[in-house]
Amino acid sequence: IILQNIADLTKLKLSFDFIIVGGGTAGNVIANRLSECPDHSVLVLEAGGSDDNVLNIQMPFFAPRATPGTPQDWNYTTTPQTALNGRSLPYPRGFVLGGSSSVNYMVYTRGSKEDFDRFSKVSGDSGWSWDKLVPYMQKNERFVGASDHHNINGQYNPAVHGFSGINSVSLAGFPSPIDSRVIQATTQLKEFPFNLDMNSGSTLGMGWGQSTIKNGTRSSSSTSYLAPEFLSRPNLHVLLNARVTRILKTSTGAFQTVEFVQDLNGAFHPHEVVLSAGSVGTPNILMHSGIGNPSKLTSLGIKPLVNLPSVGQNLSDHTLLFLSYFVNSTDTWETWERSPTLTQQLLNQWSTSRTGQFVDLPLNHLGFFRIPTLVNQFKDPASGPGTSHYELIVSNGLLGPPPPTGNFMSVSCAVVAPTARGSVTLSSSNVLADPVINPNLLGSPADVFIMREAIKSSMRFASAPAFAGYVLSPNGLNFNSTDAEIDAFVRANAGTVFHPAGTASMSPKGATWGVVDPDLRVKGVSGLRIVDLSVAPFIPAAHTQAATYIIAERAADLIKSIWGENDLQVVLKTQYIYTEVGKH
Ligand SMILES: Cc1cc2nc3c(=O)[nH]c(=O)nc-3n(C[C@H](O)[C@H](O)[C@H](O)COP(=O)(O)OP(=O)(O)OC[C@H]3O[C@@H](n4cnc5c(N)ncnc54)[C@H](O)[C@@H]3O)c2cc1C
Repeated sequence: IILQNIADLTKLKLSFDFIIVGGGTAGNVIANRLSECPDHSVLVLEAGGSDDNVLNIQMPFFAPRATPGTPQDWNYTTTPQTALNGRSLPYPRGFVLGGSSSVNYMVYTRGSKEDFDRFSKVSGDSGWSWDKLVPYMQKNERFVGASDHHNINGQYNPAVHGFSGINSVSLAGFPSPIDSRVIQATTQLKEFPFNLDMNSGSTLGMGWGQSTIKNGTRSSSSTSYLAPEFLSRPNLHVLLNARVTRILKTSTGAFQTVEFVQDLNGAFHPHEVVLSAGSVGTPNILMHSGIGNPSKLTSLGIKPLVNLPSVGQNLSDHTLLFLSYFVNSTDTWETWERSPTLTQQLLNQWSTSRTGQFVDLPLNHLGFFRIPTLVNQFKDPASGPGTSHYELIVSNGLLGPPPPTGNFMSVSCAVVAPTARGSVTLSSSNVLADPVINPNLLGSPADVFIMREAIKSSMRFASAPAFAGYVLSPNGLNFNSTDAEIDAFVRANAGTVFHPAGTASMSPKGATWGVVDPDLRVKGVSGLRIVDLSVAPFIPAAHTQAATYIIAERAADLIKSIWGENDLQVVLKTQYIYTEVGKH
């Protein structure tokens, strides 16, 4: 049941066992799974509004228009990035039901087996290993056919997928004119082997992209985990436009009171609060609640209540560089992007039949690769020898607004094994002020090295015989650019893939670092758990939504194992307290 206003909720006179802060990627998984048990009453407080009828959210090809600077974006900006000529970058996060899963680019890559095995090793909990998580991957995933119903044999490995999960995943549903060249290139250059399915745990190689799309429409945590059949549960309520400001300590010492602002201020007291506000929102709420580095909190006038200096630290993100090539063809996106008539035709086609270019995100292939020489200079930052340092993303056009002339292919580059760490901190005690976000992109020599080598690799890929006569020259660089020229180009043009992780990292029970125990309870605190990508101790070498869903699916089971049906029957349900303290 979705409610827009606190007044609608108070009328219902309900009490809640669980309050989930943030109806985003992870939060909606928890909401769905906990409300499977009719005895668990669940409330989701989401700061943003509804995702209904937002074209740029629903239609895959326009995903890059869903943010930044839209009503569905938190509209954050980073601090000036030292390694990027001091540029501050937009730092989109979904401000809408579904969170970032409603505004992301839908690429669905789980990460490598080694990525999750590293979670397990670092946290001391084998439950976070790949093998133990496979059932949760399958609970998340409902692999469906491509929207154009083409034969997908040879484009993925059915053995590694889930077909009865909740969140739809598919292969591209519109053929790109460069598809065959890309696949041919994987047979021509040993450096870029074909990978049948990078969701198998072995990510290395180039292959067909998989994305959270069904019938040419986005599948988000909102459209899937909060689909009508789940939202109709009488024990599941979602309050939109409810921005949580702090988690307050109750008289028992537990952090179980959720303070939020809407039109009015209010507070709830459930059995357990689950913070799922994401890698920016979660540390922000924790610090305002007095949980963090005591001296830093004191200096801002916030009373420190729990000493956890790791809150907001360890921010990891993937740096991205759009790298395009002029091509000898007019069959690229630029042709219709420059023509309002053609764009409208494609839009109509999508609206009426869910076919055509707009059923897909702007890429059909991607690949993950290692730099063999990296270990001569740096400690290997990857989670293991089978895990990548960088990613190449192939698109039939230039990503971003097209220049007045030229047609393009992109082989963009991302550093997926970053060593630099940034932070999310506070600028003031004002609970509504934006936090200070410093992803520290390319903030280490190893990361700069990886990006430089990724660019050279992109150029080698674009020089495969399969592209002879098609690819003309790089846009902004040339095939013989020096290292210094490449580095300067990166500093001037690189950005992020929008994958912040790790700001409330899990660590072994009893560790002096980290923010949550392996069961995701906040250290030294009762009543409060964190379930979102902020708990990842290392960022996976992959796009991060799949890892978020996987973490959340396991977390739901961890919570259920504590609050089983019988437990709740003996625990007296607390009433939520709603205090009218005046207009906000
Ligand atoms: C533009 C963009 C493109 C991306 N592309 C991809 C991609 O192609 N593939 C991929 O795998 N990943 C992609 N990602 C990353 C991926 O979407 C995220 O890693 C993942 O969704 C994070 O999930 P989460 O649950 O941690 O946070 P979120 O999904 O962001 O959820 C947090 C939720 O909490 C809410 N919230 C925050 N603060 C409060 C508060 N104070 N009170 C109440 N609610 C609050 C937010 O509004 C939001 O709904 C992209 C992200 C962005 C922004």
